[in-house]
Amino acid sequence: MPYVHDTLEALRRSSPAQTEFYQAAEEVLECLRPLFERSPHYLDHSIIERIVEPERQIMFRVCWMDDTGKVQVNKGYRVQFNSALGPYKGGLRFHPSVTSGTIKFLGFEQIFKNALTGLPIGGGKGGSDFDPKGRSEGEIMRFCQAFMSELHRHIGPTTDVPAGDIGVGAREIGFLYGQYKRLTGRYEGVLTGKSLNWGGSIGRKEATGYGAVYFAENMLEARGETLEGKTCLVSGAGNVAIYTIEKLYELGATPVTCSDSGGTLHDSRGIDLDLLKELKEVKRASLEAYLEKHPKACYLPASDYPADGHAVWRLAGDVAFPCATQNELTEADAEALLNNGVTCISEGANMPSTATAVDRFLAAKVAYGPGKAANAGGVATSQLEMAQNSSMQQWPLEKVDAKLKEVMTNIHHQCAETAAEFDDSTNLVLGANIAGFRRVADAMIEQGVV
Ligand SMILES: NC(=O)C1=CN([C@@H]2O[C@H](COP(=O)(O)OP(=O)(O)OC[C@H]3O[C@@H](n4cnc5c(N)ncnc54)[C@H](O)[C@@H]3O)[C@@H](O)[C@H]2O)C=CC1
Ligand SMILES: O=C(O)CCC(=O)C(=O)O
Repeated sequence: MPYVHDTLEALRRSSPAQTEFYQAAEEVLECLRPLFERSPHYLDHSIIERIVEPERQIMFRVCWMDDTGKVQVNKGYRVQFNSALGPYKGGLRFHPSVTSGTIKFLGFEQIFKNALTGLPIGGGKGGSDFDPKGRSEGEIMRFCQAFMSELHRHIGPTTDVPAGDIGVGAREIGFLYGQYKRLTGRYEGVLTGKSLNWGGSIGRKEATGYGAVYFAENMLEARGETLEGKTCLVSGAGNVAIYTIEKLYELGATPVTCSDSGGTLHDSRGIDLDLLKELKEVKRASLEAYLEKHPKACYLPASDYPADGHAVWRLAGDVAFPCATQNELTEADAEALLNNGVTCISEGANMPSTATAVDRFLAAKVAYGPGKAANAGGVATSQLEMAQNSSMQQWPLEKVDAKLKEVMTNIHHQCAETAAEFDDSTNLVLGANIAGFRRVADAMIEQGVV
């Protein structure tokens, strides 16, 4: 089928240098080949050409003053990718590596992820190349206010509802919300991931990590196994990694690693979760400080990582949870994981495995849960936050957690069923992409050419 090649070529011409976006698009388009053979009407409606093109992309200048009185300038982005299923929904990332291509790949993944949740949310993403590292609280607040000064005119509780991602947690959501309220005079559910005492949902902070663990549980259960007693490798030390680790302990597993941009920590007795939370959620310190309390743990600085990958994936374990960032797990890492006995990988991060690493996992037929399925618990719980905001309610933890579990089980079920329907029953990448695409594409056809 020439359309995959042609579409990717057209993307490369029209959107130069967006390599992460091409990677995400290629994976989806390749997976859709068998669907189009059975259901060519999707091609007749030009769904492919339409779905790879964002409905709207907003790029703006963000000027703010640092603590020395110097004016700083950053780039701001919001990609409103697809609204066939509901208002645009997706996080904001503040990290110096952010480009328009990064936001586009994240927004594209978000379309299919949000569709898999079964909830009424479209796909979007935003962010900035602002680097929060080393910035004072006042600088972070002024940056957030400047960012929202432009963004506020493009978002709203029934149009586009941003949330957090890398570098954007409850503190930043608070500053962004305050500025939105000041500019619009409205107190409404325009952001999710808010603090619990002014509109946030209980369980949202934990949801992405917990969801990735529930997804692993589902994959293991399908193979007659559980997480109990398993040694787990986790990367990252932020929101997703911390609550992955918390849920692993609750289910009787032992998470022995975590990592940040400075290096990898390995504690064979199990990561001290209270200390990790204190270091990362309170002090915002480097992981290296963990050694002050646990001198027997090992810390490997990033400068000593293998040239072809990441130290965290070279350790022995049973289950792996990449929870840091895109392309953090290479083909050589995948090979090392498989050689070291890992039989299950559940992605808390977005697109953490390179395309060739994914090929390795699929060829080995291990339980592999791609990010757009395994980390959908965060956005699903954001939608629960929207539902609570619009009905002026706050649900108890039991209700939110039960719904999160149900969503994750349904996503696993859809991915596995769709993979089996297309005669590749262990391939949850195929299942996730086809199941997510079908829901969006059917809605687009029903809504006409818009
Ligand atoms: N926060 C959420 O609800 C959701 C997050 N995700 C994804 O999970 C991943 C982690 O996000 P959060 O935990 O929210 O962010 P965070 O900002 O709380 O933590 C990110 C972690 O990854 C590390 N990291 C980031 N960039 C890195 C790099 N270039 N090299 C090495 N380490 C790096 C940071 O040091 C930090 O430990 C991202 O891929 C994000 O898109 C996916 C779904 C929802
Ligand atoms: O909670 C949300 O709206 C978005 C979460 C997110 O950015 C993601 O799923 O990657």
